[in-house]
Amino acid sequence: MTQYWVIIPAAGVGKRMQSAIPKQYLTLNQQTILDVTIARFLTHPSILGVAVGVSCDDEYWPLSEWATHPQVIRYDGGKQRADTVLNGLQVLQAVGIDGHTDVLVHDAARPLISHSAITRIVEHKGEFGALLAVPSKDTLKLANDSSCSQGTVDRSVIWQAQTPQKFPLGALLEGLSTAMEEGLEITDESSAMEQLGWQPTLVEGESTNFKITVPSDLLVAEALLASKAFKGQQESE
Ligand SMILES: Nc1ccn([C@@H]2O[C@H](COP(=O)(O)OP(=O)(O)OP(=O)(O)O)[C@@H](O)[C@H]2O)c(=O)n1
Ligand SMILES: C[C@](O)(CO)[C@H](O)COP(=O)(O)O
Repeated sequence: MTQYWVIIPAAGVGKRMQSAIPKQYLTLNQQTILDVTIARFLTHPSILGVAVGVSCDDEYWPLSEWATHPQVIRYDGGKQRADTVLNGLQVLQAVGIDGHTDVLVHDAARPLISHSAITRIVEHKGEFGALLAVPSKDTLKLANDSSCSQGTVDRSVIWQAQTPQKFPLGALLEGLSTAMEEGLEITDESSAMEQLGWQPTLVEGESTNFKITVPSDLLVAEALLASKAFKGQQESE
């Protein structure tokens, strides 16, 4: 069975969460969001290890239950998420991962990823990479600067990108480096690869794989983890 390394960008400050500490260190059922995310991957049979990018002055990481685990590499993140991902790619290259080897990138702030979704992305075979994504369920509006609707977007062609996103290590290094050198604002790996003309496959994600971004997201995540139905679904995987 092919096994994969996962880069987990966890060097953000969580401004939108408005919390006293970086949101990846807030707790869900007595575990930090970051530790929950790492556990989801290291308990999946297709995952070889994780490289966790944290802020260079992060004082919380040493308290992680994974801080000394042999399958976990801690490295310094960067100013933007793309910098943190790029640093992680360079770390994996430095430890000998071949440039043709696919790697996954998954936000630390998406702790409720299911094993079945991880399986879908690792089992996807295609030459242009892949990412989890969900088709828009709502009607979408174009807004002007005064938050007034300027029209409605055809939602049949709109998908919301999630993570993991999967690309060959060398190609992703090239895509991210090129896009950043050109000053493009890169908010996910697939947007960098699209600049190289890649057309990554959108693999079915799940609404429970949402990114914990604002305070209400934490309430939803806690409610899901407390629900027997969700727990049963995760344990039955
Ligand atoms: N310089 C950065 C910025 C973000 N991230 C990570 O990228 C993921 C998604 O980013 P986001 O949800 O935007 O996290 P923050 O940047 O922390 O949030 P905010 O934009 O509200 O500050 C998070 O796991 C975050 O820790 C990172 O590794 N390095
Ligand atoms: C990578 C991502 O989660 C895909 O939707 C998203 O782009 C991250 O954006 P953020 O502003 O860094 O949270």
